[in-house]
Amino acid sequence: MSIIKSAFRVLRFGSAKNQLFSLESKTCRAFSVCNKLRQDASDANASKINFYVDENKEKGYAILKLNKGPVNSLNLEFLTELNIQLEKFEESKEIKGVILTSSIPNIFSAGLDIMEMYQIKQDRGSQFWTALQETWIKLYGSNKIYIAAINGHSPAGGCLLSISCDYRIMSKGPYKIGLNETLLGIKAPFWFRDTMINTIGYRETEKALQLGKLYSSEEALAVNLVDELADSKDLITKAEEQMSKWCAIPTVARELTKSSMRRDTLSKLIAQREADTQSFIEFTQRDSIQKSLRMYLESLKKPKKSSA
Ligand SMILES: CCCCC/C=C/C(=O)SCCNC(=O)CCNC(=O)[C@H](O)C(C)(C)COP(=O)(O)OP(=O)(O)OC[C@H]1O[C@@H](n2cnc3c(N)ncnc32)[C@H](O)[C@@H]1OP(=O)(O)O
Repeated sequence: MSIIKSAFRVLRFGSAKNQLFSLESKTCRAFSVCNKLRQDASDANASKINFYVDENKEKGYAILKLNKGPVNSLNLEFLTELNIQLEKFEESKEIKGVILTSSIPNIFSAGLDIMEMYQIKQDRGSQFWTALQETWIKLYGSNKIYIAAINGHSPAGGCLLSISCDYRIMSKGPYKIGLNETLLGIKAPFWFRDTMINTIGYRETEKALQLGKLYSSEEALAVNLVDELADSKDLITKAEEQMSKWCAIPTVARELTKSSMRRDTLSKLIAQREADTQSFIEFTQRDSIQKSLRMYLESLKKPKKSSA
């Protein structure tokens, strides 16, 4: 129990630290025409800066930088804020595409916040899972062009965000990406699996999911989990180059093609969202799953080996 309390404390402290980091880094950004949009002040969490949006209406795309320290873990509040922003993009007439990245060095996203699954309660768990489904439906089902600029580690839910985009560029470096759920003692949901199959194929997914494989950036490129590698300093430039190429394609034809490719996968979840939520709650409430999550949390908090 004390581990959990201290995790909450550290996560809160991490957010504050990261907020400072973001305020500093804001001045360094070279994006020429940009509007900084903050989330609605009505939300209790709105005072935290959990992501930034740089919009370049002239060029027709935005850069969304995840900024929830320490590791961009996805909890209910963060997902809710993201969903509001994704909806804004979807409704925008000026924005054709979005580059999804992170302002936290070496971390794209650590995936779902494990604290949302540990000692899970029915109400919060349902809201959390519904918000996650919504994020995936909005991202994977978007008419807009999404390019993931993966600047660091991207396990599990972080990988899901990446593979829900249309194109992925990953920083060269000692970073890992993949659906590693089995290593936490849990099974990747069918829609995580299907998105992975659509990206890297059935056989590679079958191996990767059973093994909980976390790919290095080079391995990820070799199996098409990412489309391109870039030096960290060039990551956003490369993503912008790619975005310009995608933006030049006739919009309606591209949108229709995208939706025809993704419709069946999306429909499977949309047809059974409530059942999927209930199954998530029942599964995570099992004693064996709670035990696995506790052990995984403890392993995360062990002193890190220098070679890890
Ligand atoms: C039916 C159910 C299906 C559910 C599907 C599940 C999907 C998921 O996404 S589950 C989450 C899977 N995520 C992971 O396995 C990643 C775990 N994290 C890491 O491997 C590392 O943290 C890292 C590589 C992402 C970053 O490493 P590093 O820079 O060394 O940072 P730390 O490990 O020291 O982490 C800092 C701090 O953050 C805590 N933390 C890390 N990940 C999570 C997380 N996903 N949720 C909650 N908290 C997380 C970590 O414990 C550290 O806390 P303190 O030790 O208290 O500082």
